[in-house]
Amino acid sequence: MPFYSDPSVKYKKFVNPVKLQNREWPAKSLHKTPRWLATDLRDGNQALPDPMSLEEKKLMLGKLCDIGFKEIEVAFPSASSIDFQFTQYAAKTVPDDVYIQVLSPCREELIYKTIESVKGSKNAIVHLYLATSACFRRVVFNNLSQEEAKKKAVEGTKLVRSLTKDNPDTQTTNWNYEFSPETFSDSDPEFVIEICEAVKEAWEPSREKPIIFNLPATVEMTTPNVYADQIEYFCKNISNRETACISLHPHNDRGCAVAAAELAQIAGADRVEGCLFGNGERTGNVDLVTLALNLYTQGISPKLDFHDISSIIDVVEKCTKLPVHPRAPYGGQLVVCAFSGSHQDAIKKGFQHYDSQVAKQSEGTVVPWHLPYLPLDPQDIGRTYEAIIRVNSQSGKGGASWVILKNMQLDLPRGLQVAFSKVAQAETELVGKELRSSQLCELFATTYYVDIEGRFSLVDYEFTRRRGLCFLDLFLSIEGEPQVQKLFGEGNGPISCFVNAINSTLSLELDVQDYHEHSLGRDSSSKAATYISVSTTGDNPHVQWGVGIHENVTQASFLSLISCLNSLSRDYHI
Ligand SMILES: CC(=O)SCCNC(=O)CCNC(=O)[C@H](O)C(C)(C)COP(=O)(O)OP(=O)(O)OC[C@H]1O[C@@H](n2cnc3c(N)ncnc32)[C@H](O)[C@@H]1OP(=O)(O)O
Ligand SMILES: CC(C)C(=O)C(=O)O
Ligand SMILES: [Mg+2]
Repeated sequence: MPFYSDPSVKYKKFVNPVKLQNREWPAKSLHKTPRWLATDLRDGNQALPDPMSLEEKKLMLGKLCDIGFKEIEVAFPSASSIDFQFTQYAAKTVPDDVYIQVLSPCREELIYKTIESVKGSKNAIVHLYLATSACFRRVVFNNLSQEEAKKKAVEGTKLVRSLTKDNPDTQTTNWNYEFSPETFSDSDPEFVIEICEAVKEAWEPSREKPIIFNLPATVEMTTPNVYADQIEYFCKNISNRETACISLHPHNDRGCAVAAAELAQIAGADRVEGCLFGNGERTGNVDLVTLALNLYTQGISPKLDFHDISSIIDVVEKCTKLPVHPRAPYGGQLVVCAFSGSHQDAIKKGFQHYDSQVAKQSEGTVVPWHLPYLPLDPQDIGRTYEAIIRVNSQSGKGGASWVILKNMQLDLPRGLQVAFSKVAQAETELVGKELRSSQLCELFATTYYVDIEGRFSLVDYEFTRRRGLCFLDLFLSIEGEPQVQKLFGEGNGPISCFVNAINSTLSLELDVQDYHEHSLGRDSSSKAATYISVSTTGDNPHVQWGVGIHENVTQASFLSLISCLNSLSRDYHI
């Protein structure tokens, strides 16, 4: 079968069925938290190759309650004995403020079974669906007319009513009702209003207990603006709007479910049905994690708790047996990781800037978050800063030095950052993959630390200062020499004494290029970290950095210089 050069022969453009006068939604924005319904245990579950076991369903239900969902579609009770049993379990165990929702087609025997399963619950929502689109009525229901569809929906609703809110034997349950004109997004908008009016009349909702009209994009047909139009049209044309809760149920066939849900809320919807991380039929239901955290990052509380997103991912992956994509918005393992140099540089500077702003504020004041490349503070969802920056062949100096800072508390001077990034680059190219933090730290230590094996090691020293001049007796163990060598140097400070001692004894011409130090802690017993670069002279001078750490800053400097000597000896045979 060819991939058509002219697809218009096979695929017809979806024409917006709504003629909306004075369209209002484009001028509005999202400003409130919707009612959420999690359908992981129904729509999500029915789309899995291996539906959840009873134990998995229990685990998922517990997690959904912990997150804070107050409406949870727990099953399609007439589908299987697991669904039926689980609904009975959920009916008895969910917290008092949680509504459990159950789905049934408009088929009498299945409605009986569905309502049977939910008996004894404190709050229940019985949910019936019937497809309204011309395509489904023609193809699936064998030319079911609009009138016949309406009759079916009304009969189903009346049956639910008689078994629930009108049934004197079941009054311990707070009964609610939801009707979904399935395939809403592909349906004639006038007919949807007509069938919903008939269902509403049959149910007789009140302002206090509205009926839920769930308007699904069962299949996402076109761009999200059209769904928003369809929702605005419905909201404006359904009678007694205050007695109806308008619910969305977007699927993600075109990859726009989140956008569709957001625009449709702006267009007037009150409630959203979806699944964690977008599980669900085909490309999935709308992803509730993304919707909720999109609100959160606009400063609106989603009233759902994602502070420990990893534990949520664990449960989702265990129950669905599907991995959460590493690039899933917010939750994916890689979404708070930067590998590329420019991103790392910007993130590192972003944190430095943010920390300096925080330091200026009085305690308890929150500094607004606006960091390059990070729309959300990873800590808000339980991610650590340490893992944000990872180093591979695409990385730059900022990335490698961030890892060293976060893992070794060493704040490398710029020159050493540049030098180390070349070392890291060579290593990542050699191994052909990312360097883990521990590997990078080891690479840093073996390249710049004194406590690696080398030709020189510091045995002792005596440093004195007399009348503005400094003198150093330096005791080194030098590979190949039978005993400890005593060197002597003069200078205007310990470092120059050391270098002069080395230069005169070994006939070298080393120059100190750069020196930095900082303490590695806040108290007086903290260690000092020193960073020194020395250069060789001659036609092909080479600059070598060394790092030393010691309680005594002079000794830390000497250790840095020993490290430089060992590296130069190893690489340049000085
Ligand atoms: C968009 C959605 O997600 S809808 C929810 C879908 N979820 C599920 O289907 C999961 C659970 N389903 C099941 O376990 C089974 O399909 C059952 C138990 C509901 C029904 O099983 P069966 O009786 O074997 O019916 P089957 O699944 O083959 O076919 C569907 C039948 O229901 C009819 N039907 C489909 N939707 C509806 C509806 N909303 N209301 C009334 N009848 C419907 C079809 O027209 C078809 O009838 P037909 O056999 O006369 O042509
Ligand atoms: C049952 C309905 C609401 C559904 O899942 C859909 O249309 O996608
Ligand atoms: Mg669905």
